[in-house]
Amino acid sequence: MSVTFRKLALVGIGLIGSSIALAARRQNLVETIAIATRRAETLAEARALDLGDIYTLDAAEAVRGADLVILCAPVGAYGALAEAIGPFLEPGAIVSDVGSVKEHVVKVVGPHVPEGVHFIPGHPIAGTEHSGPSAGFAELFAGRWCVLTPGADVPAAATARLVAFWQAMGSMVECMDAAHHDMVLAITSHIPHLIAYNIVGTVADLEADTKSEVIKFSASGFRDFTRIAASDPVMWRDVFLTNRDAVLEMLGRFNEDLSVLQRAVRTGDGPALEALFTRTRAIRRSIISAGQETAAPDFGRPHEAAPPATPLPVRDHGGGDDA
Ligand SMILES: NC(=O)C1=CN([C@@H]2O[C@H](COP(=O)(O)OP(=O)(O)OC[C@H]3O[C@@H](n4cnc5c(N)ncnc54)[C@H](O)[C@@H]3O)[C@@H](O)[C@H]2O)C=CC1
Ligand SMILES: O=C(O)C(=O)Cc1ccc(O)cc1
Repeated sequence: MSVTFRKLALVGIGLIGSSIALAARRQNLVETIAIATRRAETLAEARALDLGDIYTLDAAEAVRGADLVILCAPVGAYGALAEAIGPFLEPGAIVSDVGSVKEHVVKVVGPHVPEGVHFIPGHPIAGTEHSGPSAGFAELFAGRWCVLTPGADVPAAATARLVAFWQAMGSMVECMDAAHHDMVLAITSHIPHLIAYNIVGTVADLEADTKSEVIKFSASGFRDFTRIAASDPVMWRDVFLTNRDAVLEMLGRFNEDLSVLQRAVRTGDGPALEALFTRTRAIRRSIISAGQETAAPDFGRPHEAAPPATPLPVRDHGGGDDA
């Protein structure tokens, strides 16, 4: 099936929006790309990066005549954006998004999507801790999952068209129910970010001399948390404000398990600790075999050249007859 769209409108052009623009252009999936942002500075940055063909501060103008519209802003902005673009959506167009939560998106965007426009929420499970238009790259979605949550009323042909679009950008696509998505992502993405923000926050609150020691001697465990905790504050604020129930449900389980672990440490229960650490190792191995992580040690951190080897002392063998 052809996956060419006449006009793609990207509303919001940060890490994800710019990566879609670059990937869609590279794979020749769209004729025209229209970009709308809220701030003139971001629009100027997108223009300087040559990410699209039409640049505007008016989301309604960007979506006029578009057959594919993708909201790429923080989810807290979606309700107002949907209200602004709703009356200007073309009959037959597909409206999608990339937000990290899905039930909230269905609730705040759905009512503004007119009859005859196909609303298919989406979420590429791919990203980095960087944000803004210059953070994007065309390979971001390669080998990564993209979840779509089409409602029952969406024609299969429209969903198939959007599936093909994501596949052409390198993604593997799975359709599921929005509530299920939110529960799964709460534990695989949202709680890990909350834990990272918390542990790095604990360090940030330490007295100055202890803090500088932590930074100086930061082992890979803490370092990995700081990468996640450097993610965009507004985007993550919105995730926790809009996926509250699923996050609280998973946080409850997490706290129960943490109490069990705390007890094992307090009572010196070695077998319990070892049993858990053995089970968790197996989970990491299965993520590596699923192609979602590399087994390379210290992933993402190039090793500096090792210092030159110390020459061995020259030994006198005495004879010299082995030349
Ligand atoms: N960062 C990540 O790793 C991932 C993010 N997502 C989702 O993608 C969406 C965008 O995230 P990023 O591209 O990372 O964010 P970003 O911070 O890089 O870019 C967001 C862009 O949205 C626009 N924007 C911000 N506030 C706006 C408003 N009130 N009205 C209109 N436009 C506004 C701006 O153009 C801004 O550049 C979010 O909903 C996030 O949940 C999904 C997968 C991964
Ligand atoms: O950079 C990381 O570790 C991520 O977890 C990227 C990410 C962030 C948010 C999403 O909704 C999906 C993927």
